[in-house]
Amino acid sequence: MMMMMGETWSQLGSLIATAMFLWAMFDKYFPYQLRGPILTYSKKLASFVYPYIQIKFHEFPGEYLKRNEAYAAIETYLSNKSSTEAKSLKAVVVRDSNQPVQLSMDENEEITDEFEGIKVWWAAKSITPRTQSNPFFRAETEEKRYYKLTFHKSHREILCEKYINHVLQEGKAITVRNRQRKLCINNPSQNWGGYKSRKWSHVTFEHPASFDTLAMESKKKEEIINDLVKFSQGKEYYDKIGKAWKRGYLLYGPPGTGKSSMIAAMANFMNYDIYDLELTTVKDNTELRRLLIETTSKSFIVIEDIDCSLDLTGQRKKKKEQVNDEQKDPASKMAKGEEESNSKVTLSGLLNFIDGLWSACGGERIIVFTTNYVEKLDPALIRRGRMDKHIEMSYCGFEAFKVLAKNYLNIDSHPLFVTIGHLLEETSITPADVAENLMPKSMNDDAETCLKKLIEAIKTAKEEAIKKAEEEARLKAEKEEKEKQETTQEDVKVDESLAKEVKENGVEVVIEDKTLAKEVKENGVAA
Ligand SMILES: Nc1ncnc2c1ncn2[C@@H]1O[C@H](COP(=O)(O)OP(=O)(O)OP(=O)(O)O)[C@@H](O)[C@H]1O
Ligand SMILES: [Mg+2]
Repeated sequence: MMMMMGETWSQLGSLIATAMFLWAMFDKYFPYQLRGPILTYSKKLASFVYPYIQIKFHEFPGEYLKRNEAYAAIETYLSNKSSTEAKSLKAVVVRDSNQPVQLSMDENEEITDEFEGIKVWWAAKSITPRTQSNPFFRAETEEKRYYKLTFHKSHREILCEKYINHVLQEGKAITVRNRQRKLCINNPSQNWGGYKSRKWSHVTFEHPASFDTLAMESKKKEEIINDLVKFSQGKEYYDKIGKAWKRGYLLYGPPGTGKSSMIAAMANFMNYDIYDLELTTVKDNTELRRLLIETTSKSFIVIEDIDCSLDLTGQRKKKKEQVNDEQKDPASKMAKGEEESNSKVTLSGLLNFIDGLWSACGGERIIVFTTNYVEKLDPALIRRGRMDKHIEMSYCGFEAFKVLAKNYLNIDSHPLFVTIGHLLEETSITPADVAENLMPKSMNDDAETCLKKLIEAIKTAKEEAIKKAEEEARLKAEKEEKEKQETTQEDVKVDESLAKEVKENGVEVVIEDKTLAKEVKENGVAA
């Protein structure tokens, strides 16, 4: 028995040795020109006995230096199946992804997939580099990897038409879902020139805001969500009407009403990147154009406090001159104001960007302007078509308060809600202030303590508002009184000079109309 086995092994060994010898001879001496026809005929012969079709997707097809997008999409698509089916896996590091590594099947592993009830096979393959120099072969120095898809020839049509497309789209969608989003900030142009310099620097965007955590009336929220969804699905519609796939939002309202939080919530909802454009560091319209041309699709381009960054006459203004210092952080605003004086970005430059260049540089971009003073903006800047949607972020109402109570205290109702509801109707307090008061300050602070604290804060805000209104009324009255006194003093002066004139000329004219008297005094006669 042992002898027989030994014999079989030795026969097998010599068979393999012979095959290897023949292959080596073929590889070395068989003319390169004759190989093509021989391979073609042998393939035809094989297809009679082997009814399967194979498609290869190379990582670097032909002479391309760029990685094949299809290969990358297939790798991502197969990643889930690979991690459950394949025995030998490799970890691939993916840039800008939520997943630190992506698992994919190792070379010569095979996994199955199913599409509309049809079974297909995927295999990971590679061509190892040829080290020996041979005049019949092209020199290949690097390993060439590819995926091989195999299926029965009877399903050729459906798989070629639908399945491959499905794999590529799904692979790309997974990449988008897993990708880390970016918050990009523009670099000053003096840093653009050097090696590897970039116009934008980015960090991973990880803001936790969402529409669930945003304190706002639910109807308004729903309207914005619907608008965003409609926009994201609107490629065909925008193509049809001949408009660039873009949308403009204007967010306005007092400080602390959630404008920046809204942008973060929208970006999270849409899975878009954010380009936070700081206009104060942009020297002129040319620089603005160059920056915007580098933004990518699926992104928000945000210009905060647009009224302060851009003077509507075309000159830049300093923020410190514009805003009420009580409401703003003076230090940061001052710093901004100083930088602004060098910039020559104009309103028309910005409008050109919105209407022309931006439209031309591809789709799926949303531009957002924010301002605390909507009334200061030039109508040209915010007209429909440029800023398609105007969203007012207002003081905290009862509905918005309930969202904050749920977020911060995890409660849906409480007996104190009634008092808070009444107080909020009478007082203007920002969601930021409400949120600040709802946040427990120590371990012992329960929901009731926080709600009581909030009630006190609203009452204080109410008293302050009354005091402020009284103070304003007092100042107004004082101003009016002062103006009145000034007019009376002027009248007295007119009367005195008139009396002098009468005395000198001996004519007495009584002019009761003060304006007329003044005119007589100035011109000698009334017109
Ligand atoms: N509508 C809101 N919903 C939830 N949280 C809010 C809301 N408004 C404000 N906040 C809270 O207040 C903080 C400040 O809000 P945010 O920065 O969004 O206000 P803003 O309107 O952008 O203010 P500014 O005009 O000063 O830039 C946020 O971090 C958030 O915690
Ligand atoms: Mg803000």
